[in-house]
Formats: sequence, C-alpha cells, structure tokens
Amino acid sequence: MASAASPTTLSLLPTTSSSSTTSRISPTVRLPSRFLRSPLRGLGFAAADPLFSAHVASKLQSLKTSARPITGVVSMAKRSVGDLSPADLKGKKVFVRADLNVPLDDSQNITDDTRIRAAVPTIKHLISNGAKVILSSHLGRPKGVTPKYSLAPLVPRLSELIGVEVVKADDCIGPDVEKLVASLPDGGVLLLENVRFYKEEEKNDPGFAEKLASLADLYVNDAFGTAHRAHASTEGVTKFLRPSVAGFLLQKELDYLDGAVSNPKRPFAAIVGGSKVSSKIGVIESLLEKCDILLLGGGMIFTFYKAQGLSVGSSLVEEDKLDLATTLLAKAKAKGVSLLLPTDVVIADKFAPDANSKIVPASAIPDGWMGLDIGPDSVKTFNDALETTKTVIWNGPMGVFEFDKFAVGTESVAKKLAELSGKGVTTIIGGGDSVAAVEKVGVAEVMSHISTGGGASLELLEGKILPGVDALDEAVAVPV
Ligand SMILES: Nc1ncnc2c1ncn2[C@@H]1O[C@H](COP(=O)(O)OP(=O)(O)OP(=O)(O)O)[C@@H](O)[C@H]1O
Ligand SMILES: O=C(O)[C@H](O)COP(=O)(O)O
Repeated sequence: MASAASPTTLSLLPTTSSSSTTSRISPTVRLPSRFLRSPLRGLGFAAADPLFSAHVASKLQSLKTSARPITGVVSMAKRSVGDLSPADLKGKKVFVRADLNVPLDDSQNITDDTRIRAAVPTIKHLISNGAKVILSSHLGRPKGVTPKYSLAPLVPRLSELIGVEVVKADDCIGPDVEKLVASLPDGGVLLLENVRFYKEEEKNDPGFAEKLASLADLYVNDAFGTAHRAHASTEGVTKFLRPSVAGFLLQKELDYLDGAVSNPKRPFAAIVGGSKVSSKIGVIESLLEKCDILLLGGGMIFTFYKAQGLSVGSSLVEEDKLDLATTLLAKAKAKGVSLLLPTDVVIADKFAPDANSKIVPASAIPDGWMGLDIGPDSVKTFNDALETTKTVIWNGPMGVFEFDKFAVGTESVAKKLAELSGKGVTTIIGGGDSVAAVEKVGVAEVMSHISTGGGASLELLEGKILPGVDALDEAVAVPV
C-alpha cells in the first residue's frame, strides 16, 4: 500500500450486492437515456509550460461532440447483417459504410491496418453470400477533393485481406460509378472514393444521401468509428434505403461497449484516465452507475487532489472543476463504488521526455513540479484491486505515455489487463490512447475487445445514442 497520506485514497465500500448479473453478451443492446455530455468549457489550467498547454489543448480540440443529447428511452437493439437470409443477399447490391480512416505515412503507406482488418468479416460474409458490395468510407477531414485523402492506397491491402480483387471508383456518386456498379459481379467489391470529398456528406445533405442510396438495394453500417457522426453515409442514407442493418464490427462494439458494460460479470472495474476531468465527466458519471470499482489516473487526478486540499505543484488542474471533483467523490461514496485515486505519482520538472523526474506521495508534490504518471505504489494498489474483478473497462492513459519515462503506469495497466484476460476476465479497451498503449505493449490480441472508435466509443460509454446506430432497423426481438 502506498505511503501517501490517506486523503488521496478513497477506499469506499464495495458494492457487489447487485448480483443479478450474467456473463452473456447480448447480441442486442438497450441504452438508458440519462446522460448529456457537457460541452468542453473552462479549458484553463494551472501548468505554465507552453508545450504542456499546447499538448493538452490539442487533445481537447480533437474531442468533437456530435452525438445528440437523449430525451426518453431509446432502444439500440439493432437488426444485424447476420439476421439477413442468403436470399436477402444473393445478387443484391449492398452499400456498406465502413470506417477505413487509417493512418498513412508521407509515402501513402498504411501504418496501421486495424480498421481495414476489422471491416473484413462483414465484407466476406456478404460476398460469400453472393452479394455485390459497394464499399464506402471517409479518410481524414478533407476540404473538397484532395488527392492525399484518396482511398486508392487502401486497395491492395483490402484486396489481400478479402481475397477478392477490389475495384476502385474515382468518385462516390454519378454515372461512372453507376456503370461500375452495373458491371459488378455477384461476390464483387467496389470501393467508392472518399465520401468526404463532397461537403454534402458531413452536412448530411438529403439529396446527396439519396444519390448514395440509389446505388444499392440495402444498407449495412459497419463504421463504428464514425457512428457518432450524423453524416449522409452514416445516417442520411437510411432514409432512402431499407433494410438498413448493423455490420458485425458495429454489433461487436455495441455488445462490448454497451452490452457488457451495462450488464457486466461482477465485480466490474472501470479505469478512467486521460488528460482532463472535463472531457471524461460523462464517462465517469455513466460508469459510476454501473461499476463496483473505479480507478482514476492521468492528468485528471490533480483536480481531485486539489479538491481535497492537496498541493499539486504545476500539475494539470482544472480550477473550475474542483467542485465537480468533490461531487464525483461524494457520488461514488453514495453509490458504494470503491473509488481509488493514485497514492503516489511520478513528477517532472518540465513537460518533456528528458525531464528530471522523481516519485513522491500524492500529498507531497513540490512547487514547480508536475505529475506526469502514477507511481509504483499506486500501480500495486490498482493491480490488487483489479485482481478481484470479472469485467474491466479501460479508457484513457494513466500518464503521459508518449514519453517513455512516464509510460510505466499506463503500460502496467495494459500488462495487468492482459494477464487478467488470460484468466477469463472480460477486458474492454475503450478506444483512443488506451488502445495505442495496449498496442505499444503488444498485448492487443489477448484483450476481449479493443474498440476501433475514439470519439464514438467515448460517446457510447457516456450513454449517448449514436446517430449511425439509431438510424438502423430495430432488431426483431429484444432478448431479456
Ligand atoms: N498527468 C498528465 N498530465 C498531462 N497530460 C496527461 C497526463 N496523463 C495523461 N495525459 C495525457 O492525456 C492524453 C490522453 O487523454 P485523452 O483524454 O485524450 O484520453 P483518451 O480518451 O484515451 O484519448 P482520445 O481522446 O485519443 O480518445 C495523452 O496524450 C496523455 O499524454
Ligand atoms: O478516426 C475517427 O475517430 C473516425 O474515423 C471519425 O473521424 P472524424 O473524427 O474525422 O469524424
């Protein structure tokens, strides 16, 4: 146990009494609709280091919010591509929206093909059932037609993984595309050009959506990473094309990030890290309703420390979220959730990979120093707490893992989850930087589920309805 003063550790009563649990992951999903995500406000923080400030600001900038607030209970139990019969698919033109937004280097080589591999099961299922696949995706955030955002570099890898020579269109609508669709054999795959080359895509323009829809007989959305965007190819198209069903990847993401999280094998632990508490309020509040143990790490912990009267040096602090931190601690207590804050931290004298560093109790951060990782005592405490669990979800790194010196806490969590996964614990990695950390440690394969969505996984964990999911056909029956 850590040597730090006790105020930083809130070991509250565990609540494992809600034992009406099941280990089954439902193929269908229902979401309660309580949560609204607050817009990001009050981005000022204490750290004076400009590099530090720029780093955090850029992370926050990328957190675009587009999912709608929810009013009333909305069902996310969706019809899946697996529910369609072979007769529904044979010879049919199927518009498949995937998220093939993969990173490319300066020579247009794919540096991580995870999202392409994740799209393959649905495509293979469709072609093996004799469907004609019209595949659509965005890449990046182009403003108009931009050659460097063409989907052309994806064709060889896609063809290799699917086992079919993929034909590439130079556009995503229009007469030339229609000709290519008409010549597509059963079991063929046509990749449309980047759908965001049209500004109408992100505007969810009905005319554009109708043109996309006119290419096909039915719609499959497998683009989980983009399901939080109400765009023409993710939402608008469903107004003109039925059936509109979920692909296997989308379904799996919902099964884990909502199904397993809402109905977990217990004890259920949530690990939440990342830069700021303001960007994780919705996630923390949502998980507090469901989990037995909540472990907090990352930059947000310093706001909690300060709220408890501790000195935090020049660590990241959101002064306008001190009351919120206090409220969240009280909420955890009221709900009987065992909330653990790190008891020791790795501090640095500047925000840099080569900063001087030392380990101190959380209650003893000197002026001029900033906390950039959780310390070894905290790692041990977290590991002990995780040892008891049957389901764990992780979102957000424990420290500035981009700098090796401050990556130990994050990598330790990744290793622990890999170990637990081997023992049959359901381990879910909720997208974004935690996925990068898991991949860096080389344990991605052993996790129960690694989300392909960043913003989408965050919004789903917050309990929001994702427009790209909401627009799909309801499942015929919702199992209890
Ligand atoms: N103590 C800390 N001080 C400052 N920044 C931190 C600290 N701990 C973690 N971070 C930063 O938090 C960032 C990740 O935060 P974020 O909230 O974006 O997490 P995420 O949800 O996993 O990622 P994403 O937003 O990419 O989905 C990382 O870049 C990391 O360097
Ligand atoms: O990378 C992602 O998170 C998705 O592909 C969505 O991309 P976007 O944030 O540009 O909409």
